Amino acid sequence: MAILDRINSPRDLKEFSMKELCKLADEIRDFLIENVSKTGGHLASNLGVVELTIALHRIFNMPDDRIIWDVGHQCYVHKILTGRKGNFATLRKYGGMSGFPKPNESVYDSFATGHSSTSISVALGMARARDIKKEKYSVVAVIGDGALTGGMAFEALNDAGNSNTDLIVVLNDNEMSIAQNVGSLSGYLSKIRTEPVYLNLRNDIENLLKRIPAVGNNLYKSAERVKESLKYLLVNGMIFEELGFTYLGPIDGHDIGRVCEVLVGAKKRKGPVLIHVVTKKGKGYCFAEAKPDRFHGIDPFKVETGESLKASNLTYSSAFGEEMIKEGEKNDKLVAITAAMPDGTGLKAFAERFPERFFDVGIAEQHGVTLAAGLAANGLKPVFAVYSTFLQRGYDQVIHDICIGKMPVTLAIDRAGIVGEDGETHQGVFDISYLRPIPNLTILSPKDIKEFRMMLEWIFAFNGPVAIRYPRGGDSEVEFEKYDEISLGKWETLSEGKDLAILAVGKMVQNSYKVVEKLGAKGINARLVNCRFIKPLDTIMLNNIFDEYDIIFTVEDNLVAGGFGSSVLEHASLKNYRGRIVMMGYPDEFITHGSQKILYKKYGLDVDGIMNTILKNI
Ligand SMILES: Cc1ncc(C[n+]2csc(CCOP(=O)(O)OP(=O)(O)O)c2C)c(N)n1
Ligand SMILES: CC(=O)[C@@H](O)[C@H](O)COP(=O)(O)O
Ligand SMILES: [Mg+2]
Repeated sequence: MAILDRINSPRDLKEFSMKELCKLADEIRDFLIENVSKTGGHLASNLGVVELTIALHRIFNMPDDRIIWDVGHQCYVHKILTGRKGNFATLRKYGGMSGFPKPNESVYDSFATGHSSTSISVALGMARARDIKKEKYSVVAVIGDGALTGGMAFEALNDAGNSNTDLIVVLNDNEMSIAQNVGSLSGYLSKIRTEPVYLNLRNDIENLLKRIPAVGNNLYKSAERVKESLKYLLVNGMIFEELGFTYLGPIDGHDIGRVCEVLVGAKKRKGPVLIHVVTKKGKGYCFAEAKPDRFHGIDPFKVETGESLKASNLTYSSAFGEEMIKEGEKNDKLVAITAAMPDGTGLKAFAERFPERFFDVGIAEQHGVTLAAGLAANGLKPVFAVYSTFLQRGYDQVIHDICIGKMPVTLAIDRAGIVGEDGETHQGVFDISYLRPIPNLTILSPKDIKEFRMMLEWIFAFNGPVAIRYPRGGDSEVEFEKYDEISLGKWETLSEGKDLAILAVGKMVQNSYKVVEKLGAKGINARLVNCRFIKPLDTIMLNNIFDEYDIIFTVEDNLVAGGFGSSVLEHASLKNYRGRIVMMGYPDEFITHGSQKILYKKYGLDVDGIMNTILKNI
């Protein structure tokens, strides 16, 4: 019988020999490859933490002890070991198992994650609560070297290191973020990896120093000084030591026995401890080892060849990358920024073509925004390509550093709207609501990729803060007949009709276009407006629409609260509009995981849903 099938609870791991645990690691890898090849998901990171996760569950007693997975995309092995092996066929599917830790899914998921660099703050909070309540359990944060580039992680290290709180941080160092990891800390880690001074030596030194008799104040002080100097010379991870952590490592994260040994030692130590574990992203699957970035988050694929089973179509991200290169050739002031997403945002080719004009700042969206402001302040034309959900991290910076000073920064907001399988932590459904109130900011959204390219060209010539939001993936099969020239604050009427008006934004214009055809077949004539500028509104056209129609529908891939429809309502109130405005968008709830198609349907934003809402209301 497979060892994997003999595990009913993570506590069962304590019964197995090291040899059996190694066999278990192999079985888990086969299981992961087999299952993720069918469902898609975050494969490479999980293959890298198989032994580490087994060791954590062998040494700690969950759910009493707490493990917080930073980002959480590497929690699949943890899910397998905590009774959810049978749910993998439903991974990331609507109604199925989430790809991230979810306390409402299992008591073994101590905290929900999804965005990077939060784990040390959470762990410190939990540890402080434990101490105040005089409870006894261990708290462990598992954070990757990529996640460690995020400002929050530094803030938490700074606080935890000074706190004397018992807390373990496991730094999983695989030299990779999604792409190659960046920054000077990453360089420092790689130096430790390549010039390691082993843990045993550290213990020997500590033991030796303890034996120096503490007679007299002066001798004690000298001993302390010697100790500090020796530490500088001989102990790895001095940065962490200086921050107040006991640093243990680097250790081979694929050696279960060794990891267990160090975890046991860490558990006994007082105060904050950081264990530096070195792993290989994609370990055990040759294609993922060779291209860990491609297998970071992967669509279903063929196990034998590693080839993707999804047809590749033109995406907004790839069109963005193409337009950036075209503009980069013409304008040497154009610079591009990413926060650790060169591939996802389509900027990889730009980075290769113009390395001196490309900045990967690590998982540091706040810094990315303000870096862009600085570049703009000194005469460059920065474009920060960032997912809608991650721009939430840089909100204050958009207001404070870009918009107050009217810096000509472009926020290229990818993955706006429903992203699908990543679920509630990643849906890009807030950006219209959080950006719309900011003075001086112009916000656009294209009806399709062709218009997206036109808008980018317009933006490249525009001098001011601008945000353009566009969805994950590509277009549906809608062929528009017209593309008016882009002009600041001007909307585009795509069909004329006297019975009702539909004001649609972004990709929702495509669904609305099909709705207009269907309504026409029923003898209902609708005017469809492509509201290209979310801000400023085309108030001239909107005032006309108020004059001509008794009922107006707004459609957007964003929350209703504070969204585009709300801005139409605000203007209607100003103009004392007497008709009805029906808003379509997402309700006041977090949107779960599932395919974009299913979620559009669920929230009435697919063609049938929009059609039904209109028919119900006229
Ligand atoms: C705030 C934020 N920005 C960007 C991301 C996208 N993202 C998810 S995982 C990841 C890389 C994480 O690297 P690391 O922590 O080293 O984990 P690994 O996959 O290497 O195990 C990035 C950039 C995110 N989840 N959160
Ligand atoms: C875990 C995480 O935050 C990223 O890996 C994210 O899942 C990437 O999303 P895309 O697949 O849309 O690039
Ligand atoms: Mg990493």
